[in-house]
Amino acid sequence: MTWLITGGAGYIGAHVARAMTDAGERVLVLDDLSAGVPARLPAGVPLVHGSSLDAGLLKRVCAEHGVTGVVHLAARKQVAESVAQPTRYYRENVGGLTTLLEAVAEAGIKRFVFSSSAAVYGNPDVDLITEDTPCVPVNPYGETKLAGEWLVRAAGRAHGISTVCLRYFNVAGAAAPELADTGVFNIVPMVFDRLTRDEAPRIFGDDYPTPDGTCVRDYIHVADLAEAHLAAARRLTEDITPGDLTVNIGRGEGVSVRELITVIGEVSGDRRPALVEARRPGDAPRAVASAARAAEQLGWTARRGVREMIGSAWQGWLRHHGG
Ligand SMILES: O=c1ccn([C@@H]2O[C@H](COP(=O)(O)OP(=O)(O)O[C@H]3O[C@H](CO)[C@@H](O)[C@H](O)[C@H]3O)[C@@H](O)[C@H]2O)c(=O)[nH]1
Repeated sequence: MTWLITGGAGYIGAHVARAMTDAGERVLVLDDLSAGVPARLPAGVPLVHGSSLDAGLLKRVCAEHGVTGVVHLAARKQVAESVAQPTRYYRENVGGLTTLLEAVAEAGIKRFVFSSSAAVYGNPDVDLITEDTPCVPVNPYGETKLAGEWLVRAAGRAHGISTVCLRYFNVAGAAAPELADTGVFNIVPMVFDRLTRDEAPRIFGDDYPTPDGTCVRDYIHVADLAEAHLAAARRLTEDITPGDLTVNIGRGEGVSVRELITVIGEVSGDRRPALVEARRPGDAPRAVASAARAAEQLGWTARRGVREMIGSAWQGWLRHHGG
């Protein structure tokens, strides 16, 4: 097998590239470097600088490198930006996937892993979200991920491609400091950023119907998430029967904003009390995965806990932002 990882120089993609390389898989990376960093790639992994919207490039890459499977992560991923720029999100996320699937079908590639998101579910009022929980995305980002899943399954059926869609919950942590997330768009780096500026962490609402009133999420270590991609790739390699599989990638354990901020205080040594602010529009009170299907179908279960996530993320933060 030769696996093409699109978006493989990004935060999650580079972890996937490392996990697959460490496991002995042959990989190459396509990345437009809009957010990716070449230095994140393991030694010896070829990097093609380009976009999944470039049909000619995709065709050449698949042929020249003898690609036999694709792990597609390249996408835009910021919810607020998707609300402000919906056409860009549809063009890049759905358009890029369309172009890529056409190249995959033309090259006769039979294995495809798609990076989806818990954002496809919207705000369901359930204790544990299973893969059968209705998908009602509440922003254009989530819509493009749901439309992407439909497209992946339909193209799989039409062209005999075996597909896996991985619905990531809240990703955090780093396998090594140099692989850490450098963006400040999610709670962990947002709280680190506040502490670095000598400001108190902020809690967006403590009047939710949850045990401590703050929102509950399912945080997953990026190294565990990377191993889930490897498990998906291995399953597709072993089972050549065309079919589709959609799985949640989470720990199945809820952690509240307040609990998370407490762990950040312990890890960083900065335990100043958080400020409670107004709710952030669009936030669901609770989003926790049922992790059962991933265990059954991929033989994969997360191994790393919240403390390890926060500890590794903090080491990465100090490396990139000083401290
Ligand atoms: O300074 C902060 C930052 C965040 N929050 C809260 O922390 C929780 C988590 O927020 P965030 O890290 O922004 O993640 P989500 O809003 O849950 O969304 C993430 O997780 C989704 C999947 O579950 C993905 O679709 C999104 O792309 C990804 O940003 C939310 O309740 C926020 O209100 C705070 O209270 N204070």
